[in-house]
Amino acid sequence: MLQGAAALDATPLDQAKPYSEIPGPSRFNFIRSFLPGGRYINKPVHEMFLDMNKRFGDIFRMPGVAGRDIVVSMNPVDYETTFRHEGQFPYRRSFETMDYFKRVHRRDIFDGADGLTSGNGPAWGKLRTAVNPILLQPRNAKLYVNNILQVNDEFLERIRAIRDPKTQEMPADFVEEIRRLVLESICSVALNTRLGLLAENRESEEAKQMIKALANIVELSFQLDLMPPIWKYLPVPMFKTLMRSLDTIADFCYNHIQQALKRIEEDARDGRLSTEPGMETSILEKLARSNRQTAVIIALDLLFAGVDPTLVSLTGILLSLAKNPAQQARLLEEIRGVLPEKNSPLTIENMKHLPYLRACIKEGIRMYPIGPGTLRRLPVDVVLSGYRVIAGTDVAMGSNYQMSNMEQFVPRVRDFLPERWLRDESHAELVGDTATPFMYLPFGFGPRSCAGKRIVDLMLETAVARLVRNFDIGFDYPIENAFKQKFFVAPNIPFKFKFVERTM
Ligand code: HEM
Repeated sequence: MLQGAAALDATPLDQAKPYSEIPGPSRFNFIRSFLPGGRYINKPVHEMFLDMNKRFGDIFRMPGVAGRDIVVSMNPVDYETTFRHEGQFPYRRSFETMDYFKRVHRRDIFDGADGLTSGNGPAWGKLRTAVNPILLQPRNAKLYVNNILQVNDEFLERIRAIRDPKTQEMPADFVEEIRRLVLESICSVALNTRLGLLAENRESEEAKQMIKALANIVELSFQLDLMPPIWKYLPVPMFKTLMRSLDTIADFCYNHIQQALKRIEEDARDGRLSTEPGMETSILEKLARSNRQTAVIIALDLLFAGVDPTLVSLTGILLSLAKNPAQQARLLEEIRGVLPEKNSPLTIENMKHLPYLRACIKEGIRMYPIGPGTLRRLPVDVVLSGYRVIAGTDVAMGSNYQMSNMEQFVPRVRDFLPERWLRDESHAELVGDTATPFMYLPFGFGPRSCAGKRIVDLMLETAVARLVRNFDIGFDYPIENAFKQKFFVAPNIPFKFKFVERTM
């Protein structure tokens, strides 16, 4: 363990310093810093966090962000305290614009239900309990592994079709192909539907609108939610664009789900499908069996929450492998062990024997996290870094930035070294706080952690294994500004990967 991590803060509540003394900018100065000429105007959020960390210390207060303070901790001791006090229904602040969309704008679809990503309290607990066994049980992976593999085949074909024959490089907008891969994969799981985004329907108006809408949502929800909510009182064009983009996705999911459910019902009626519980052939069918509305809401959640993080993670992992040929060679050797031929089938069984692949994925996600960390609104007062943080305050944790940027937590922090995850004696000096509980939390923690974890694992393992088995992956450009960081991270350069065909 390095100096970063330590034991739980033992200061009793009545001896803690008062909440009002937590350092931070005044509300006025904080708002001013986002206005023209301000300190944080157009700055990525991680720079703002690191700057405030320098100015105010390990804990600081961002006053009244969208009506409520956010206390940011960059002290690992506080992470454990926060998660240990999160209560039965861990509360994560959602985007106010998303709440408005679900509760007011599209009440016709949501009918008062907030879903997983933005719901809280007992209603969230009930939904999460219902979907956990469906989404997270390893044995359910057999319901979607074939879909994911099929989509992957199309992705490899697409790469071969668009590759520059001279340079072997991808076009500048290759990240859009990765977006399509992820979107198609998630839709194949959540909607049990193939959309053809990588193949026959790639030019369809629907595909283009979906892609545009997803990009708008990521960009605009953050901007609107960090600023004072003027959209509640005035017609703000950005807000209208956001609602229209959310409409596009919601209608798309809703229509596809209606069609998929109709197909399932017809198949069951005509005897092509078993109506017995436990005999379902898709995630959607399992969800629909509990409740049709649940199926729609969960599918929307999976799309909203899943596409961008997976896109960023996969791009980061590929970039890391491209820039680190020795690690790529070691990974290839491991993959060859289970896939002797370029087109040997990948199965749930043989995927179990790829520890270095999993280490590469973990390391890539460490180096390119999707955001600072997660948030919790605590039901009780707690002591964080010696201050009494009152119940109802939103606490943000910055562990992802520490793990990706700060040498005091991870040795050779900006080097891609999957070996540190293998936990064998020979690489003990590389482990640092990667082995400390509550430090490496890219998927969050506890009952509120990522509901798509199994699906992501399968998507990433399949994509990386098959790409590395088929191609020598290269990238001949600088990568310092590969991603821009607003609240969530987004691709920022032309990802002209080189995919040179392996001869054997
Ligand atoms: C590498 C890709 C991904 C990363 C790094 C990631 C990370 C996260 C994180 C940090 C959270 C919040 C956890 C917390 O507050 O403790 C979360 C929540 C969630 N994620 Fe993911 N995620 C990824 C991909 C996906 C995918 C592909 C899906 C869907 C198929 C998905 C579905 C969800 C859902 C539904 C939630 C909300 C869970 C809840 O609040 O109950 N995620 N994810």
